[in-house]
Parts: sequence; structure tokens; C-alpha cells
Amino acid sequence: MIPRTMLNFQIRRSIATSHLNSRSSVEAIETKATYYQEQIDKYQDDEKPSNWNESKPYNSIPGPKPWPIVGNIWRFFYGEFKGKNMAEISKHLRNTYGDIVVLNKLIGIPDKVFLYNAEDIEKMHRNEGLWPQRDALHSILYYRTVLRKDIFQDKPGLTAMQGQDWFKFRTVVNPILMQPRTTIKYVGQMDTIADDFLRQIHRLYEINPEMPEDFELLINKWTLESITFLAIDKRIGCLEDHPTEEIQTFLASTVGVFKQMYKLDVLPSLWKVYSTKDWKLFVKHMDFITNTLLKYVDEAFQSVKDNPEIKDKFNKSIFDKFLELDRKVAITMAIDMMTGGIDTTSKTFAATLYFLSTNQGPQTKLREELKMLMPNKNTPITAEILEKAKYLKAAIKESTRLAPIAVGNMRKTQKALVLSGYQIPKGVDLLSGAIALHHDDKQFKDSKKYMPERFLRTTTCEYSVKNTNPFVFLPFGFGSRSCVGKRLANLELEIALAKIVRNYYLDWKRPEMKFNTTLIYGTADPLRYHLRAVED
Ligand code: HEM
Repeated sequence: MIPRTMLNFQIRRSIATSHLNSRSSVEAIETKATYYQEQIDKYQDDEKPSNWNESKPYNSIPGPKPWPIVGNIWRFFYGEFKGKNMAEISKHLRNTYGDIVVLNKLIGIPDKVFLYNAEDIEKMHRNEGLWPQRDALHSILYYRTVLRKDIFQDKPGLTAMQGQDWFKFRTVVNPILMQPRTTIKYVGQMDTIADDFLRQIHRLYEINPEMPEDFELLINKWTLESITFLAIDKRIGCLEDHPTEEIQTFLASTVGVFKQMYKLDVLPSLWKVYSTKDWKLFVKHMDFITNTLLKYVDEAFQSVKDNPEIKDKFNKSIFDKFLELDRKVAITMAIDMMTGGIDTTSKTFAATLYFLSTNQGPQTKLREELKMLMPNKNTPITAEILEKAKYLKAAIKESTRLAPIAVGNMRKTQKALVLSGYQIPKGVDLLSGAIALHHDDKQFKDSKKYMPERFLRTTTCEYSVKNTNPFVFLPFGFGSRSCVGKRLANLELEIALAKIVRNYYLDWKRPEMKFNTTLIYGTADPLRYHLRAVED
């Protein structure tokens, strides 16, 4: 018998080191996954932690008391949660009930246990098991597994899969998306796309140095252009002066689909009971995105077939590698990359621009670093420049501290745990209170202050992030289920931010920005920052 720890190690190693790019490799993963499933089944225990019996029962965890029939749902309409977004509700729960809080009886939504104690969050992740589980958005799940089963079949995508199926898919995708050498290969292309983004910013600047009301739409165009290039090797022309009608609809659908997911998955909605207007609009957007991507993937597939130039291993793109696996993997991943990589990267970028516009000290330091690394305003960005740009990276990290895209990280318990002295059975949804902790002075000194220095290795004072439990700050999640696009997102963000700050002084002349949570957390007011060109 293999001890559980050894089994965990073997599987983690296999996820981390697989270099799989052929059908036989996929079969090998199948065999391996089945083997590991058998081993895991043997060890699926319902055993309880040793301190279980001395711990307080689950139903005594503090939290708002549900009312008969209406449970706790009424609080969102008339009670303490009315008008609050999820970030505010999370902070309110902590302030009112303490470091562990249960929000239950939400009618059709499983209980959520909020964790505000770093040790509990660490325990949640350390016990997440080999195949960590995070609930999928039900709208996406239904669309992919029922409505468009014709396309997704047994592969509804990383965001929607669980258990062994998720493991197999993730094992195939990890070496393609997560290796540093993949990221390096795309520096030049991302630099070119960022140049087009900058050209559009310059056009706006010439009209008015204060950016327009809908500036975030331009950010969305840039992230969409970048992610489609990364996913399917195609420049779709979002950043051109006059994008085609197809691209305009594609962009509108990607923006629209996130709005619909918020209405269907976060706000109370009857779409599971009958086909509401919001559901129909969601399906319309999803169909347009899926069908357009299908068309692009098939065109690219055909062109690879017609021009079978032999590329060496280093020159193969992400898309080449997906296609080598099969067309379905390429489509599923393109859609997953769109779903996971547009709003998240856009909102992080918007927040970073806002924080730099309102914090001239850090902005000047960043520009000084960039001037050293990029002697000319249009010096192309290289991997070496990015490697050396420590303040640039710190500036982005500090934005993800003040404005993380997720209110917290979620995991379903894979076995019984004791957290803060309470019994937590297997199968309960735990949610870390990341935003509440990121904004807590006990975790980060002067937590409201934008201070990239916190993330510099050279900082040793009380502001350093080294003083904080690392499980408090996990903007891309944790472990084997963490963000698969982390490296690509950082690449996009670093290149575009370096270009903007090297070329323009940023300023903010409007009232303080509001932040809000819809599907994700981020800037809520128009990003109307001012620009002034840097001369040298
Ligand atoms: C700044 C930008 C981004 C942030 C802050 C972010 C953050 C996250 C977080 C917090 C998770 C959940 C991790 C966990 O549960 O441990 C996640 C998952 C995911 N992200 Fe990202 N993300 C970003 C950009 C991207 C990009 C560019 C892509 C596209 C390649 C992407 C694709 C995904 C996918 C597919 C998952 C699901 C992974 C799985 O369940 O196996 N993300 N991301």
C-alpha cells in the first residue's frame, strides 16, 4: 500500500513534470488517472481529525440566524446585506460574527463558511486533496454540459470540471500554459499588441488628455486581442481603428456574457426554473463566442494541415500544442482562456492604472526604473527587461492586494476538518475572506495605502509582506487548482503597464474611485485618468 503522503507527492510531481503532446500521452494520463483514482478510493476515508470530539458542532458556528421558510435570503432584499456588494458583506460578516462565520439557508445555494483566520485558510488549502474542488458557475456548466454538449462533450473545460476528469485535463494543459519558457516566447508578440493598445490611447489623448467614460472598453479590447492571440495564434483586429462588424459583436458578446453571468449566478434568478430573458441573452452571447471561436480554430486547423511546416519543439505555439492533442482541446481551452482571462486581467489593469494615477510617489519610482531599463520611450520590451523590472511587478502585486479580483478563494472540503475549534464536515464550501484580510491593518501595516515596496525583497521593515502569513495573499489562488493563466496574465500586464508609464504621466482629478463586486471585484466608476506625455 502506498502511504497517502507519498501518493500526493507522486501525483503532484506528475502534474508538474508532464510534457505531454501526443494522443498516446493522453492515453497514458488516462491510465495513470485511473490508477490514482483506485489508490485514492482505497484511502477515501471518512475518518475525523483527532480533536473532532472535543470541538464545537458545525451548527454552532456563528452567523446570521436563518428565518423559517425564507432562511437568510431575505437579508439581501430588506436586511443587513441590502445594497451591499459581496466584498462589503464579507467585511460585515467578519466585523459582526468573528473569524469564522457561516452563511446558510440561502435557498438552492449551499452553505458558505467564511474564514478570516490565516491558519484556517492555510488548513483549508493544505487539506484540499489531490483534486481540489471549487464550484463552477452553474450558467457555464449548464451551457457546456447540456446545451452545447455537441461541442464540449466530455470536456466542459477547467473551470467546469471536477475530480478525475479535471485532473486529466489539467495535467495536459499545465505544461503548455504554465512553463516560463512559454511566456518568454510571447514577449515580442505581446509587445506588438501593447503597441497597438498604446496607439489607441494616444489617439484618445490627442482628443482629450482626460480618458473617456468608456476607457475600460479599450482595456477589454486589448485583453481580448492578447488572449485570442495566445489561445489561437490569431490577431483578430480588436485594436484597429475600425474593427469589422464580426469583431465588434465578438467584443460586445465577451463583455455582455460577464454581465449575464453576474445576473444568473450571483443575483437571485429564476433561470433554472424557466428560460428567463437574462438566460436567453447569455446563451446568445455564448453562442456567438463559441461559434466564432469554432470558426477560427477550424480555419487555423486547416491552415496547419495545408502548410505542414515542421516546427521544432521550441517554436510550437500554445495553439499548435493544443491542436496536437485534438481540436476539442483547442476549442475548450480557447473558450476557457476567454472566460478566465479577459475580465480578470482587464480589472487588474484598470485598478493598477487608478492606483498609480492617485499615488505619484510610486508612479515616479516606477518610471525611474523603467527609464533605466528602457532608455527610449519606444524601446521594445524584452524578457531581460521584464526580469529586471522588480518595481513593475511589485506595483501590479500591490494592486492585486488592494483590489483582488476574487472576494476570496473557495474550496469544497474533501474530508472533515476542525477550523477555529468547530467541526467542518466533508463537502462544505469554505471561502477565504481575502479582501477583508487584505484591507486589515493587522495583516498589512497601513493597509489602505498603495505601497508596492511591500513586495520588494529588499524591504525589511514592518511594511514588508514577509510579516504576513502567505495564505492571506493568494491573488491567483493556491496549489494544483490555482490560475492556469497566471504567467500569461502577468506578461500582458507588465508589458502594457511598462509602456504606458514610460510614455505618460498619469494623474487623477476626480473623486475617489468606487470599487464593487459583480462577478469579480474591481473599479466601479469610469476610469477617467489624465495623461501627459513624457518628453524623453
Ligand atoms: C490578473 C489576471 C488574473 C487573475 C487575478 C486570476 C485569478 C484566478 C483565480 C483566483 C483563480 C482560482 C484559483 C483557485 O481556486 O485556486 C483562477 C482560475 C483560473 N484562471 Fe485565472 N486569473 C487571471 C487571469 C487569467 C488568464 C489570463 C487566464 C487564461 C489563460 C486564466 C484562466 C483561468 C482558468 C482556466 C482558471 C481555472 C483553473 C482550474 O480550475 O483548474 N486566468 N484565476
